[in-house]
Amino acid sequence: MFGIFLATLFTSMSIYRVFFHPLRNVPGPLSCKLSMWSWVLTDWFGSRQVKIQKLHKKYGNVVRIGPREVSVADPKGVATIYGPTGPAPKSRRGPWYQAQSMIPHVHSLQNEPKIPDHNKRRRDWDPAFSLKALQSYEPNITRNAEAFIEQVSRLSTKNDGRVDVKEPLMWFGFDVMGELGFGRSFGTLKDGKTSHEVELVELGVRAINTIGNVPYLANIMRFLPSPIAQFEAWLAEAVKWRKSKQGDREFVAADVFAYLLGEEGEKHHKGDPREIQQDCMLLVVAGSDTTSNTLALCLFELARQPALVERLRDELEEFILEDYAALRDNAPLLNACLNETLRLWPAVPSGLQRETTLAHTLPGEINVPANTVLSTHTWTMHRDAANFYKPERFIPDRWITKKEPHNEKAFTPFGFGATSCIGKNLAFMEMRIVLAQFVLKFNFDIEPGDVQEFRQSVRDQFVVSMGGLYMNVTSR
Ligand code: HEM
Repeated sequence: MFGIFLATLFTSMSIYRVFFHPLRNVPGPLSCKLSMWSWVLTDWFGSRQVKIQKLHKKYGNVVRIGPREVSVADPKGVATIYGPTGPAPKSRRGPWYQAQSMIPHVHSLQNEPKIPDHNKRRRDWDPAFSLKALQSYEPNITRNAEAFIEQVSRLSTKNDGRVDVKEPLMWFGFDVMGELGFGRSFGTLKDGKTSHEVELVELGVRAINTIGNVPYLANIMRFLPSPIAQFEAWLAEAVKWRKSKQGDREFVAADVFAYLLGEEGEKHHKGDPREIQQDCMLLVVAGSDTTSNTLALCLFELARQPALVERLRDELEEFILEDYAALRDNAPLLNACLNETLRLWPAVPSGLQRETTLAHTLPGEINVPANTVLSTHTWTMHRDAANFYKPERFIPDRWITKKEPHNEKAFTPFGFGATSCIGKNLAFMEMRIVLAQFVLKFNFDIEPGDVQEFRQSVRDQFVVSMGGLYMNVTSR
């Protein structure tokens, strides 16, 4: 009897979704119109970015990717969906974000469902990323960059020049975020090995990302032993430790948590203290892998373009490396290489969901009703010949000469609008310092077999993730 009930329920739901749903005229594959389950495997294996790109190639710039979800690859959609004139101030974060919290109704800044609530919270974060705060972080970043260079030298000597550069980059990303975020170094650069916490973060992020497709499962997962639960336990301990260290400023005058806890500045959002734990997770995940993986991808591209590396050295040899302002303002090729990496390999490749609260018109005059989940697809826009000349090729000069077709509105590696990346300038500071040091200190290239293997290992786990980046690295 129950079987018949279920079969009738699923059949009528399927018929409704395909033939009667308000999104029935938005093109897309049948599997996506029926359910979000097809994304679960895709996300576990990390191939969302290429799958959505293929769907846009087949169905056009507006594609139905779920029963009530639409992906947009037209750059005009960016301002419409996330900007102040679009539905953003009124709409909510999409359902994917709900699955990201282990404690129901307790959110990080990134998961805060209502945009006005988010904006209020973000005011507590802003001073931690001001110009003044960034200047105070500079010595930490330089010290960790030097420790990273030492680790690469050590690994090169130990392994006859063959180094998995991704690993020490990951150590760098985590140690910097620990120190600047909550005054606790993970100590991975010192130990020269990947810590258990780092492995937990990787596994936890993969699991949480996958469950974002079916958020109701997150409610069950919360009661099961899972990597996410282990990671949460570690975070709880880290926050307890940080609170007990109030005023004990070992690494920086004021870490990000000093602002969130109200030790520094004025507090605008007096929320649930458990939110701090969610913010701790956000800091670690948002601030570490994004930066270190972008650096790895940049080195991957440079290792195959020796003439470009020579030009970069010519540019950088003019500078004293300690002069960060010069790297920021007077090193066009260095900055172009980073922009080009973020274009070809965006660290957050796929869409950032918004859920409309009102009916809305998308580019191409496509109307969608309230409760539609919308996003723009960064990976597709960044690799579309309509937006960038020879989009599959790594051409940093496109950011300097701007000779060829180039639609800057399509370039959104840090998101857009009120919820865009707060750590953009910090990320650039880290990336400029590390990249400049690496290029000046080492000769490096990559074997054809390693190119293939690395390329295939790149996955979309909400944040980009990848296997080892093996290169031949020797001191210059
Ligand atoms: C190459 C490096 C980076 C890239 C490409 C990047 C990209 C992004 C993107 C696309 C978002 C929007 C996510 C969303 O709306 O769901 C975001 C948000 C965020 N990022 Fe970054 N990020 C980078 C580095 C950093 C760093 C170093 C930090 C330092 C703490 C950071 C902290 C954050 C935070 C806290 C948010 C949430 C902002 C909010 O919801 O208001 N990111 N980032």
